[in-house]
Amino acid sequence: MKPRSTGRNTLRRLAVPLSEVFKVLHLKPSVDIMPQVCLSDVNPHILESTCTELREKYGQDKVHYQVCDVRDDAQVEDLFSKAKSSFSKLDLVVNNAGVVDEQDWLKCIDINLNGVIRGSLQGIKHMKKENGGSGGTIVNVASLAGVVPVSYSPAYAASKHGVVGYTRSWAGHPDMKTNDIRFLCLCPAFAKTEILKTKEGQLLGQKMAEEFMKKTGVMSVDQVTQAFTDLIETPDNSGSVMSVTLQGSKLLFQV
Ligand SMILES: NC(=O)C1=CN([C@@H]2O[C@H](COP(=O)(O)OP(=O)(O)OC[C@H]3O[C@@H](n4cnc5c(N)ncnc54)[C@H](O)[C@@H]3O)[C@@H](O)[C@H]2O)C=CC1
Ligand SMILES: CC/C=C\C[C@H](O)/C=C/C=C\C=C\C=C\C(=O)[C@@H](O)C/C=C\CCC(=O)O
Repeated sequence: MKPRSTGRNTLRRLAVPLSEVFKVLHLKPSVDIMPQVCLSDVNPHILESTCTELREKYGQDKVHYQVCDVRDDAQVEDLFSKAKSSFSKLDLVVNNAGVVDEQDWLKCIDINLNGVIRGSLQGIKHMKKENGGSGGTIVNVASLAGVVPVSYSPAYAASKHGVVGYTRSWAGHPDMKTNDIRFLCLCPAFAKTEILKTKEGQLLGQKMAEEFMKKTGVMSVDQVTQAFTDLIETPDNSGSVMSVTLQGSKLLFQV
């Protein structure tokens, strides 16, 4: 069953290159029928500890994991084909990996934008009816930096603007409608995670960032995962781009 057509309690299997978004699985009574998930991250320690925690809670068989660097085509392909063969179909893909790095801006673009493109193309391939899929949902995690300028982090902002444009563009493609593939995009403001602990050189002005953050405030991860859940549980919303700030969530675009 696809989340789109049936609303609540419909998550069954996920293929997720992500870190914090796994918390959505704890979040809502409406997803308390635990889907089978495949978690992925380039960092094996983060991945293993997350999976151990989830396996203890939900059962060994529910949680798969595989280390994957989203910069590497072959690793991303392998991740998706293993997930597809373990689960027989994919219902939801979340492209969530991201870094801030103005010094190594090529890396920043390769992870944040190209990584999302690699994951989206694999998602489309495995969800397409002609390949034995039956549609599904692809959520790309951008940032508010994908819709507003960020002077202390231009490469990061460019990568996230790219994610917003990429997601909206696929959402309007007729093949996605025919194949029941839904594209969504989440644009959170600052949330309390590791990405905020930047080192020298990662930003073009640590002070500027800190002052800005003081003004906007920093959200809890739970607020973001709540918005994520609302986004995927809204039916027929392909092309939706949702912002999440301390003031609440807002639909910025609908295709
Ligand atoms: N925390 C925040 O303030 C905001 C975060 N975001 C976005 O949310 C997403 C998740 O980030 P957070 O959980 O906040 O930060 P995080 O730093 O905790 O998580 C990012 C994860 O991406 C993984 N990663 C890095 N390079 C990778 C690669 N090459 N291949 C696979 N995985 C890789 C890291 O190991 C890490 O676990 C990112 O795309 C970020 O840009 C968006 C808006 C605000
Ligand atoms: C060092 C941090 C790196 C990455 C974290 C994150 O991805 C970067 C965010 C960059 C900009 C955040 C801007 C936040 C702005 C606000 O919270 C408010 O000024 C709201 C502004 C517009 C909201 C649009 C809306 O929802 O109405």
